[in-house]
Amino acid sequence: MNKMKSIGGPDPSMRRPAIFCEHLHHVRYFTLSGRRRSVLPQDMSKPVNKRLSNAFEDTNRPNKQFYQMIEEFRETLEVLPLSLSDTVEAHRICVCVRKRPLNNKEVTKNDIDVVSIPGNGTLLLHEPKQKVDLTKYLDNQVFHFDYSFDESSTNDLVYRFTAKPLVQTIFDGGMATCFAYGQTGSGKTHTMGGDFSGKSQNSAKGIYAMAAQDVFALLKQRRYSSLDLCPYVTFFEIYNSKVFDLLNKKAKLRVLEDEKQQVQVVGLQEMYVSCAEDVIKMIEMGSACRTSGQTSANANSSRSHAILQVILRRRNQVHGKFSLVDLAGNERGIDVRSSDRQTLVETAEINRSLLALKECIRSLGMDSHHIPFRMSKLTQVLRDSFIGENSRTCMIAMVSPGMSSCDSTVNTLRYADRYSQKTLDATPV
Ligand SMILES: Nc1ncnc2c1ncn2[C@@H]1O[C@H](COP(=O)(O)OP(=O)(O)OP(=O)(O)O)[C@@H](O)[C@H]1O
Repeated sequence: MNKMKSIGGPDPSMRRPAIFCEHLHHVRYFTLSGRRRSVLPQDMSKPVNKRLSNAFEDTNRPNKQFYQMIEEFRETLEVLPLSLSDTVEAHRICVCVRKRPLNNKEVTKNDIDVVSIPGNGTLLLHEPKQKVDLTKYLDNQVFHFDYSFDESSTNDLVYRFTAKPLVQTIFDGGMATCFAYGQTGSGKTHTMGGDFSGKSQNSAKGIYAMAAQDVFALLKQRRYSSLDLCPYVTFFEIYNSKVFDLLNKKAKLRVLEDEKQQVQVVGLQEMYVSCAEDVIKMIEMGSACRTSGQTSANANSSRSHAILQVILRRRNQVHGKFSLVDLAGNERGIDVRSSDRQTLVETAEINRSLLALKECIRSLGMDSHHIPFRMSKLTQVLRDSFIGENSRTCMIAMVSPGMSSCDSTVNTLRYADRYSQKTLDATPV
């Protein structure tokens, strides 16, 4: 975890975390916006303190200079991590980022951590670069989101600021959608479906299960018990534009649009659930069915979008619907170059649906009358999520911290950045 250090600044009321950048002969103070370049000070070939000295005992460590520059940069950061007691703000479209810890494979390969989360929704990417004269430097890029979760954040913390506020929406008769987006192996399934111990997943510790628990807690409240709401669950996946029912032996389903433009997934099993444990059993059953393939990044890569829906019905009509979506990995062509044709086709299809998703959420954010939901099967089945004044969406962008994932991380951050309200506000209609 980042070393915490408070350095204060000239304006204590400033909301953005501050970077205090100390070079050899000058001291500069600036707020986190845009990008900054770091170069290795001349005396940095010598260890700057005991902690760094220990880390550099192995003189053959790859990217040692970059590691030093990043650590030096972190020493100057004011870190304000999110905590469970912080206030949750209401957003119609909430965009967050979560960084996972370096995994064993990355540690073994001496990969270095190039992502810093100072807090307050900020993420810093220290992108290692080299000039033509071979001087190494960092391109420090700053991204702002509604919330940023560092590698020590638990699923409970992430849930509290992302999906939890959306549970109320479905009781108020609205549509709520929470997406987990990111490179393969970045932590989407860990976040949505629950953390792993070896090959088995602890489904009770994922956002799916936590949302289900809150739905049942609210159903018991007197103000809702009189509404006679009945909870149902569906769980399906979209793989290569085809829809499969994860609660019915992966039966292949057809998606049709009726004359009122209502999208129907024909034959999808909608299971009545009487408690959160029922939902957890269904999550376990459905997760075991998911289509997995193999890419160089993750041996058990999910190549499908998985959608768990908690539906509240009142007198058989849909009252509210919460869609929780574990998106397929957003790897680029280059990440799958060693794989076969099927993987390349899958990748193209995944990217097409992610582009469609981006367009639909942007339209929602701009209150546009035209929602291009027919662009992909994913957006077609989620059509309800993009219409109506009472639709709320949360996107959790997952990033892997390693230098080896830097290009994919930039890709993910730029994708998520396009959703942020600031970006939407700045986009001409
Ligand atoms: N925040 C985290 N803390 C600890 N371990 C994590 C975290 N996020 C992910 N991991 C671990 O990283 C590995 C990959 O995570 P996961 O399977 O969730 O990735 P993914 O994004 O769903 O990948 P794919 O798209 O290929 O399914 C798993 O072993 C998981 O336990």
